Amino acid sequence: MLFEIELEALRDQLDRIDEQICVLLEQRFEITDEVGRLKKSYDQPIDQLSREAQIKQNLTDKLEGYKHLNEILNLYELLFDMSKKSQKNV
Ligand SMILES: O=C(O)C(=O)C[C@]1(C(=O)O)C=C[C@@H](O)C=C1
Repeated sequence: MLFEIELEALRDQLDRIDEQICVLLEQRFEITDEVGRLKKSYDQPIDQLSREAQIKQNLTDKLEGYKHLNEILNLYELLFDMSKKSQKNV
């Protein structure tokens, strides 16, 4: 019983965090789509690998000491892939 109570409390925390993550992710995709429209109108390539490397370096600097930095960086790889896929459809 204690297990169920503790599990539910932790899952409630996760649900609240997920809501915030989703709001921010939606905002990020809105902006990357906007970047995609800008690139399209100026006939510029979607892929900007130097910018991706810069974002990851910024994160590595800012999140120094984070236990899950590698997981966060891996998530960013996925985000870049997703935002580039979405930019192809703007
Ligand atoms: O900064 C850009 O040029 C973007 O299109 C945004 C973004 C990103 O998701 O942050 C996406 C694709 C690029 O390769 C680099 C970065």
